[in-house]
Amino acid sequence: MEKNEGVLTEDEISNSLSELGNSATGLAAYQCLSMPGRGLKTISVLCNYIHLQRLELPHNNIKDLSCVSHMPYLITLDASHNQITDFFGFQPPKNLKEVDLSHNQMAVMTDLSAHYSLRQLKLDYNCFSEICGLEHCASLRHLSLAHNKISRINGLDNLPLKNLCLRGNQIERVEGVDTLKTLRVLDLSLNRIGSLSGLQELRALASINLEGNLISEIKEVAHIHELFLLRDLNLLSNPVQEEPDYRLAVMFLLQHLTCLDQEKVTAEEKVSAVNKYDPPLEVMAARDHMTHMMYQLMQPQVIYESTLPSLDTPYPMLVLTGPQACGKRELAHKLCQDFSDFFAYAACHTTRGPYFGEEDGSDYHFVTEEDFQNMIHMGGFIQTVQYAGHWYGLSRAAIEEVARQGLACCLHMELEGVFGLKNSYFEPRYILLIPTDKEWYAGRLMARALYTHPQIHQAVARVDTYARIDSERPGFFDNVIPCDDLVEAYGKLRQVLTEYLGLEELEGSDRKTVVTPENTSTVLTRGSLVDEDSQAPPAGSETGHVTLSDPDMDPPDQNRLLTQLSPQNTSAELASIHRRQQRVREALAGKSSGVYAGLFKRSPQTAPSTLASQMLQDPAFLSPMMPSHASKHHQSENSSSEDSRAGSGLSVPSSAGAITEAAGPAWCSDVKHSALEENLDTLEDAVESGRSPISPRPGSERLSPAASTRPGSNVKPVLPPIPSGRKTPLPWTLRQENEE
Ligand SMILES: Nc1ncnc2c1ncn2[C@@H]1O[C@H](COP(=O)(O)OP(=O)(O)OP(=O)(O)O)[C@@H](O)[C@H]1O
Repeated sequence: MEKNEGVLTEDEISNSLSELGNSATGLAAYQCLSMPGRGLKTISVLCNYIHLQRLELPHNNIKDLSCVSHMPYLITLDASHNQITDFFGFQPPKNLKEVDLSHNQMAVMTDLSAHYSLRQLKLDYNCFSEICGLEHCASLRHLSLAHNKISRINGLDNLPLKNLCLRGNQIERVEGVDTLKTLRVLDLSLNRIGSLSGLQELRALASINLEGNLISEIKEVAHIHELFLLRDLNLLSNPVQEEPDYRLAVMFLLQHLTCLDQEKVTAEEKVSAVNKYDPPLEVMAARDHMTHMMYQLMQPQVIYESTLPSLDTPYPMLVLTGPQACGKRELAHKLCQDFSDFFAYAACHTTRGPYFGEEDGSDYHFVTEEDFQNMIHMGGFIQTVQYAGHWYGLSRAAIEEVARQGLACCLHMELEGVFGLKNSYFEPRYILLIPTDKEWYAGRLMARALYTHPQIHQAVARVDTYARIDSERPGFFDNVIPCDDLVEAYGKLRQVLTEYLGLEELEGSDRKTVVTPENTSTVLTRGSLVDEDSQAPPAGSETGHVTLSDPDMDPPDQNRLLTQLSPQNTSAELASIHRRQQRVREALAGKSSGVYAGLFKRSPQTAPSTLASQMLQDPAFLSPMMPSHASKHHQSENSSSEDSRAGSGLSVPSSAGAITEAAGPAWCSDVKHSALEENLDTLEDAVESGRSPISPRPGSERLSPAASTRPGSNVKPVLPPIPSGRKTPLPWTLRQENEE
């Protein structure tokens, strides 16, 4: 019969009841009625079913829900997919917790303050244009108003919501949500939102869906940067997806994300993001290193003075590091002046212009940006950094220039440079000069009148970075010296250097000495170094006196040393040696361009080690080297390593440092006659046959790296004494020889 169509009957109900149990009144009763998709229109018969706790009537044609007023124990109501127009058209069951009225035809929300138990409310696919009436729903946790006509978010203040869905509305701005302190999941997808501003206060948010909005700039993500609990973000179908490196950029800004745009964030992606946008110093240095290695490899290969392979004695370098303007440059210059027999200053290249008083080639090589880039492409740099908007770089040429003089490099650089050098084949000593008094340091920077306030602020902040690296990585710096007082700092520096060079043992020796620092003494004032000849040596520097042997050494002393160091040769051998030494000196003095000159301008075919060994036999050359004979380090070496040096060091390709090792004190004192002879033969053969004297002899062995490690370290070789044979004897010895 047509008149009953869509009218719910008791028979139908009895077939659909379930969950028999005790009702609130103590009677046994069915608690659940589920009748989805039955074409129901009229359900007034349900007024008699007062014990129902769950009523499910989705996908019907119901317009009137007033029967619910008779169900005081109702907890869950599902009347979705019906034709309801009246919003909550029933008296509130006091325990009603979950209501689904999605897919109906309601347009206006009314006051729900009587529904204080309501926890979950689904009102999707209706016609609401405004959110209201929820102010007193103090239990509401889940609210869904997807696919309505809402254009503004309001009426939600202070609700204890955990989950809010406003998908598919017409919302243009995120607003009215800042009081939702407990909100964990927010769905604002398919709206017209162009900015994430307004979300920054939602600290409990774990998931945000903004798919299909109008967010176009990555910087918008910064608004949610501090939502530390955020794990899931969906920005699919937003214009921002077109931004280059969008995904990495978002991951970098939101490092706690585990899911972006419905895709899991991998650990590799996170690392790439950090490496791209805030690379750690190691990563920057590694990239820099790779660049320079690549460009260097593209150039014709050259064997460098400083880099000839030697496992045990890398080319000696001293790096003073520390924050900008902490005094390291002045100290480096001063050191090179006072230890001029050992060190020379290696000037880096920079694209910044010279400050007043700075000279090209002395403090820096000042070059244009274009020249600097060209040098990079020509493989000219060991490392480069950008600092304060300018490029700085240590060139191979700068090191080579010093190495050719037979000296060690002394240079200064920022932390980034240290990381860079640590990737290279050099193994410098790193001395950190660190201001401990930040106020003084800031004052020093200000006094220079060269830096802006932000630059000063940055430089002062870097003091902490240096301190952190030092504490986090023991051994990263070989020494740390406070530099608030440059006088004291220099004293300590000298002391350290003296120890490195093994010079301290000559203190108090009976040998006549020249104490270089006194002769070129400098008065150091806090913050500056001022040359003042004939002044007393700097305070605190007493222990650091450099004791060099005197070219005017008494003949008996010289004879004693000669006897100690020279094998007993026949008169013919001595004459031959003498002739060759003479030719070496002439080459050194630029008087002849014979084969020896070629040796000094080391070509890939030649090595100075053999030559240096020859010169060892000449007292004139030996004299300036004598201080290093007292090297503590060498004395502590065991005899087997010394033997191995004598037997092999001279014929193995070696760096300038290796020459020094060969010429070093332990070697000198214990050297075997045969080793020297063999070495001389090597040179002679090479000269006569045109064969390279660096070709290893059969059976020769490389030195064990362990042989030259310093006490307390089994990784880094001692800063080798610097070969003085090729530099210092010239003025005195050559003059004397020539006069003869
Ligand atoms: N090749 C390099 N690698 C890394 N850092 C470098 C390099 N060359 C120079 N630096 C450092 O760059 C910083 C800026 O140098 P700059 O000379 O412009 O400033 P400054 O105020 O004169 O500093 P300082 O007195 O310490 O040299 C300094 O700390 C300097 O040591």
